[in-house]
Amino acid sequence: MNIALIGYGKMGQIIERFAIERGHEIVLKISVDNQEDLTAANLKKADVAIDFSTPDAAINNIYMCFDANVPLVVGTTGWYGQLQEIKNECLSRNNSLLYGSNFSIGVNLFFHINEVLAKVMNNYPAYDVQVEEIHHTQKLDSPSGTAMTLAEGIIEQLDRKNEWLNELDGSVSGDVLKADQLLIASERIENVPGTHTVIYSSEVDEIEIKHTAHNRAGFALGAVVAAEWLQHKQGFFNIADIFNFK
Ligand SMILES: NC(=O)C1=CN([C@@H]2O[C@H](COP(=O)(O)OP(=O)(O)OC[C@H]3O[C@@H](n4cnc5c(N)ncnc54)[C@H](OP(=O)(O)O)[C@@H]3O)[C@@H](O)[C@H]2O)C=CC1
Ligand SMILES: O=C(O)C1=N[C@H](C(=O)O)C[C@H](O)C1
Repeated sequence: MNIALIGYGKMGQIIERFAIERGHEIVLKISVDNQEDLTAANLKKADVAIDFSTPDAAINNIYMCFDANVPLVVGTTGWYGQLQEIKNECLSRNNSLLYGSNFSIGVNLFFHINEVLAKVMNNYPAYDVQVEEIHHTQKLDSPSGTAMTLAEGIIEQLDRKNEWLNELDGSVSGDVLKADQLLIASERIENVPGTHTVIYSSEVDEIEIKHTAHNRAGFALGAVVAAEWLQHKQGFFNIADIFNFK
């Protein structure tokens, strides 16, 4: 399979390694320096494109791939405010896109466990819940996409929470939070690849589930597997469509 890598930073470079190990060829690599090479003609050399760029760049990159009619895997986070628009465009133009806030198997298992736990906790109103995420200091978006997916899973399953609110490095005081709001507390610490915790806390005890990424390999391998899965499909997909934990 010929792959175009849009974004050749921390993730793009590890994805290249896994792609080559799995017998694929990288035919295009785009970063800030050579953005002008992101053309329909160059994209058409690829069977699939993989975008791990920046929140600001993602939407334009998606439209470039739609115009070139190249299936696209989007790992970039921080653009989900435009998710519905992109979904509509993808489906009306008969393009292919798969996105995911986190491509690692471990986190996708964690997403499933989180939803099961939230459903159970409907019967235990003494517990309040919050999500915590820690990432490296270069991260541009907050909260992390993974934390948003966890929060949305809780809101979907737990009747007493209706929306999430984010605080970065302790910016929201506890008094501001309404009972039906779910706090996502974000922290930025040098060199942390990604740690997510869901905490249910009562006056007498606490239940925690936690995922710690030791490195970025799980995300990168998952992105290559997603690209292999998407290559001959048409439609709008999420990484959850690949895994079947239900
Ligand atoms: N879904 C998942 O599993 C995961 C998602 N992510 C997400 O992936 C994204 C990238 O993460 P990471 O690799 O750590 O970030 P980096 O900052 O290391 O890399 C980003 C890359 O994007 C490039 N870039 C910037 N602007 C553009 C543009 N307009 N067009 C094309 N490329 C551009 C940068 O170029 P230059 O080097 O020249 O600055 C850089 O190569 C983030 O949104 C992050 O949250 C990260 C890990 C896992
Ligand atoms: O920016 C990162 O590094 C990561 N971003 C993703 C996110 O926003 O959830 C996934 C992973 O946690 C690493």
